[in-house]
Amino acid sequence: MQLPKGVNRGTSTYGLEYLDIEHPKARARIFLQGAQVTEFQATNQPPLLWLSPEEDFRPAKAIRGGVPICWPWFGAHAANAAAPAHGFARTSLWHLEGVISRDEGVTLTLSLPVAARPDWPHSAQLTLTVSISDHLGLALTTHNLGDTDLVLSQALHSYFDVQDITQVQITGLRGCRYDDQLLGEAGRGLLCAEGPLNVAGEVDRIVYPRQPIGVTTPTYDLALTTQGSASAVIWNPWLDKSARLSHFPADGYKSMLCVETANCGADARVIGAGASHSLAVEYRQLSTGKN
Ligand SMILES: O=P(O)(O)OC[C@H]1O[C@H](O)[C@H](O)[C@@H](O)[C@@H]1O
Repeated sequence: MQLPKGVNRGTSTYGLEYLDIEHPKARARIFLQGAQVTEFQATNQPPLLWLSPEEDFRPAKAIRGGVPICWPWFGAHAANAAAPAHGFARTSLWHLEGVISRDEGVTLTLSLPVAARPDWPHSAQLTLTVSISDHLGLALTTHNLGDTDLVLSQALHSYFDVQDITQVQITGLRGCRYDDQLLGEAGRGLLCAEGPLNVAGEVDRIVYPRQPIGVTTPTYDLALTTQGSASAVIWNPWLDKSARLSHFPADGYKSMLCVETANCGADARVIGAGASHSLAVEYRQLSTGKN
């Protein structure tokens, strides 16, 4: 495929192919494995995404950072402990369908045809549209190609570069329900406190927000606009869990925060035979000019 000006192919040391996008509005990098955006920086804004400095981009290994796509299940497989955490889309090789560059930005379309497999007896077509502009947009569509319903849980597992987690506030959660994944069954259906959420220890929550979520960092305020989602995951591993994660530095938790646009927990979806569902998000930064 002939790529437009400003879009170039590259390959990691271990052979993973990526696309680098340079546009007057923003720059970005996207790996074909997992259709994973690993870098995004709008012109005149700080970098949006956290990417582990220990990541070495190997075939069939999940990339730690950017926006992994968790699909077709979020977290552990419901019945099969040997199945990969967060599904297999993030370690599958996607196809680049098209790249369009305009004055407003660059739009990429990637696809993943999925055939039935032992841990997922369905067939589906996945399409991801990535919009690189003064903001980053992702839209993931699942088309059920089979003749039975499929149950889908998924997330756009965005890691944000928040520079200093102690100065971060998460807004938009006032009064909403959440499942505290650290408490198991006992943590289901809790009520978020009034006011913004600060992170001062390990947090792993599925929240069911009733308004848009925002993230305040030392250098930018981030607004998330979502479609097709009634859940989000808020995650920071903090000190102890950091040591157990692959490709994650011991102090990595200090500068990252995941706020994942999702269909998970009570928001998992049933996609009928022949039907489609789209999960979409836009991340818009507003510089605070504080630093
Ligand atoms: O290590 P991973 O498989 O990438 O998962 C990283 C994290 O993803 C989500 O945020 C989950 O809620 C966490 O429980 C999990 O630890």
